[in-house]
Amino acid sequence: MTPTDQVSRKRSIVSFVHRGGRMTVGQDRAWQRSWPRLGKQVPELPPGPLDTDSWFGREAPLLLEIGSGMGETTSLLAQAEPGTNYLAIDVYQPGLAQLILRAEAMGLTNLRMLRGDAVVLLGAHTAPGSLSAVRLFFPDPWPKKKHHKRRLVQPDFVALLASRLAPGGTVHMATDWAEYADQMLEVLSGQPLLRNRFDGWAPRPDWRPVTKFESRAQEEGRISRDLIFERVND
Ligand SMILES: C[S@@+](CC[C@H](N)C(=O)[O-])C[C@H]1O[C@@H](n2cnc3c(N)ncnc32)[C@H](O)[C@@H]1O
Repeated sequence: MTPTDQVSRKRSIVSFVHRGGRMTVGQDRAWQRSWPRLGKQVPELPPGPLDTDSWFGREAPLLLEIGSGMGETTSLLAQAEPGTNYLAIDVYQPGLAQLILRAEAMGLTNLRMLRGDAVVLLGAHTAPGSLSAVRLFFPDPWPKKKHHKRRLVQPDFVALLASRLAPGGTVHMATDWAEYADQMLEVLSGQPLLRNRFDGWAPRPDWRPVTKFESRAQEEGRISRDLIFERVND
């Protein structure tokens, strides 16, 4: 059984993976104009690891952001880190189209996008030890107990993710759901290939942009927690 199969067996097959959503006219135009250059569909990738150096046109540390949403944080961080090959993945087409619009407006050259399931990308198209960093900011919290199995952060997913990090590479997660944050801390702490860089929660890095989404959560009394773990040597 492949690592992807192992993770998928635990997660129920949920419709969000095929999430479509209606694009605005502007997003649709951006998609038609720039998706062939900036993006790829995960189900259409050839078997084996994706050759990101060729795609980005240079060799540089490869950073993966899982669940880029509407791309607010993604575009700002890609702009702030021109030395990284910044790869964003999401299943949500209007969000990726919005990210294209942001990337065009900001003139970003170090950003590429994938549409599809991050588990498939990591399991089938990411070489072990190839990622310098993984970011997972505000993943869907699935707050109802009966839906917790749909959460991305589970032991098998974190084992897969850790195996794809280079030694010294980091995984940075953030969530505004206290109980999901506890789950993340427990799962990350239980993965032998990872070491917490901090004693429990990481201080909120000032370079992580405060999005509208996070501001609203704060107003509603949900405080964000960050976790930063590092890949150790085998
Ligand atoms: C709550 S949103 C957060 C978006 C963004 N990170 C932010 O902070 O605003 C979670 C995002 O993760 C995406 N997502 C959920 N499961 C995914 C998966 N298995 N692979 C890729 N993206 C996924 C969703 O489509 C959604 O855009």
